[in-house]
Amino acid sequence: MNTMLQARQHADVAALALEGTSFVHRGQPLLTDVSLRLEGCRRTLVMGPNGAGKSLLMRLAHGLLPPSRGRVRWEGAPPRQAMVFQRPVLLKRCALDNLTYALAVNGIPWRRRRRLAREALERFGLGELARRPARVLSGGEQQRLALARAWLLEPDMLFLDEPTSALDPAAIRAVEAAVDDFHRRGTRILMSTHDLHQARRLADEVIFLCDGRLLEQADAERFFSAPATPEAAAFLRGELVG
Ligand SMILES: Nc1ncnc2c1ncn2[C@@H]1O[C@H](COP(=O)(O)OP(=O)(O)OP(=O)(O)O)[C@@H](O)[C@H]1O
Repeated sequence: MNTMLQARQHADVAALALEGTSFVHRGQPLLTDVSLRLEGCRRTLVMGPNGAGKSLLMRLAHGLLPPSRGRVRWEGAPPRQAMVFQRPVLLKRCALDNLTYALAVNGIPWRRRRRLAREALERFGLGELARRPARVLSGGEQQRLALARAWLLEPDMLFLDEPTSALDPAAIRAVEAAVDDFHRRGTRILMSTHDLHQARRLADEVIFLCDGRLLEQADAERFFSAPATPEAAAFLRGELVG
């Protein structure tokens, strides 16, 4: 599907750099001096124990929160981005209208909106549910609708914040298949998860956070076979960390 955009070279998508990025809330450091770089169209999985700062990192990287110190910088033109949350934010409208609205906001002529939205619903297995109010859809259906909306926006970079944590195994598989589809289309992925098996299935690269600090950014194979820090090793063994 080539919807709204001219052909783009995802390979040319600007790298994203976090440079000495910190986030402090009421005097409490929640993220401390995080520096990392995301490039190419890799799937980077953000891991770490509860409260490590995974969601904060995603929000800072996506520009939803300003850092207290340091900076978040695109090395070139900021690309088209989308974010999918654990609990999707959907309009009080039917599934189809949630998609046509997103297309309208992005300047797609009304004649094309309905067709594109229908195609996306079919693609994500929601064709039958087009007229159902989005907010009564099940958790898995809502997540697929959020992914369908992101799909229509053809992002160069997709942020997914624990998108499967409330889903059953079939719904998890559907989300992972969608992530694969985005990846095949050339979208860079930054996704947080608690699920080690999922991270092993999806990751090209892992970012490991603990207590608001970046402890590792490593190729997935290396991270899983030989974690460089005792915290990551303990986390992979399923021990309490942080
Ligand atoms: N906008 C905010 N303002 C103040 N504190 C925040 C904000 N967002 C997160 N926090 C706090 O920052 C810490 C890290 O939260 P975050 O949600 O990033 O962790 P996480 O690694 O995603 O955790 P989990 O695995 O439990 O989802 C927590 O103590 C949380 O209460």
